[in-house]
Amino acid sequence: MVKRALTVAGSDTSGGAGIQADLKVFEEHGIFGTTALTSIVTYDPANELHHDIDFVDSAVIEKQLTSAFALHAFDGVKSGMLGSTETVTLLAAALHRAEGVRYVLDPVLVCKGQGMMVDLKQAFLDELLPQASVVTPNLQEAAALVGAESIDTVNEMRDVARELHSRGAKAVMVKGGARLAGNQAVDVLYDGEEFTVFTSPKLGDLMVNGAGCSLAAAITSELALGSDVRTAVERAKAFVTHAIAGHISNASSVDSVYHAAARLSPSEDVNVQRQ
Ligand SMILES: Nc1ncnc2c1ncn2[C@@H]1O[C@H](COP(=O)(O)OP(=O)(O)O)[C@@H](O)[C@H]1O
Ligand SMILES: Cc1ncc(COP(=O)(O)O)c(C=O)c1O
Repeated sequence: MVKRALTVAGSDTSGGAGIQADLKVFEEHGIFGTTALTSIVTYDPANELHHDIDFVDSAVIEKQLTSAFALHAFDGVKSGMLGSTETVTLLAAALHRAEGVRYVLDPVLVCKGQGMMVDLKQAFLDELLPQASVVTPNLQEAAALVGAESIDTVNEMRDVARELHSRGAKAVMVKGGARLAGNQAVDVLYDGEEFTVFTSPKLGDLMVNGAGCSLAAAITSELALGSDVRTAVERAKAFVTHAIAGHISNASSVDSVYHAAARLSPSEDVNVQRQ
């Protein structure tokens, strides 16, 4: 039977991140995807292509969530850019009603090439973390969530993973990515019992738009297909590393991941190891 997933996220008009990324990744995994749109990100040519974010009215977000859950029994739900505490509360309520659904929380607080966005960290901690099968903060988001100045080492990634697990997430994946120093892209997974460290050779220090969204969408897809969390994360990391290797340029300073790369142009440099 075809598996179904919902993404609750923003539109990234550049096509690399956001709801565009999520739907493409679902499709690559054979998942039937649907959406609840929270915001629209555009790029202003009069201002060096900086992001501009327009938020969808919360009554319209509520209607989309009601529709989506009335139409489908989801095998996975993913959230990305939520934009307001009202939206967090609406999603939390919908997840409560869909009791037990696998839910991947990408706690989007930063966009590459852009600073910190609306501060949703308390709402994430209080309302969404306790419902998450997996939460996937990058280093900046992890630091913001626990009130740390910065996270710079794998040991600090372990500590923050443990702390976020104690706040209610069933599993925590802290992404070192291009931000962690060194020649490896290191991610730490903690499921409350075991730490697993995933590494793969870093593909340059360049940050690529859509890496985090695509990773979380790939984890959601793998969970929907029945993988356990560790396998889901390992496969998703390999999938997104191919997508980073196949990155495409645009007129902004940040390239986009290419979501079909694992299938159409896999890279020989992708070698995900787990310890
Ligand atoms: N330059 C890179 N080379 C290889 N893997 C990377 C690179 N940048 C990010 N990754 C990986 O991509 C995934 C998403 O990470 P990241 O880009 O840090 O997320 P976000 O988009 O939330 O900031 C992680 O598995 C990370 O390790
Ligand atoms: C709508 C939307 N969601 C999420 C993100 C975060 O993207 P990334 O996967 O690069 O962290 C962005 C960044 O451009 C975005 O525009």
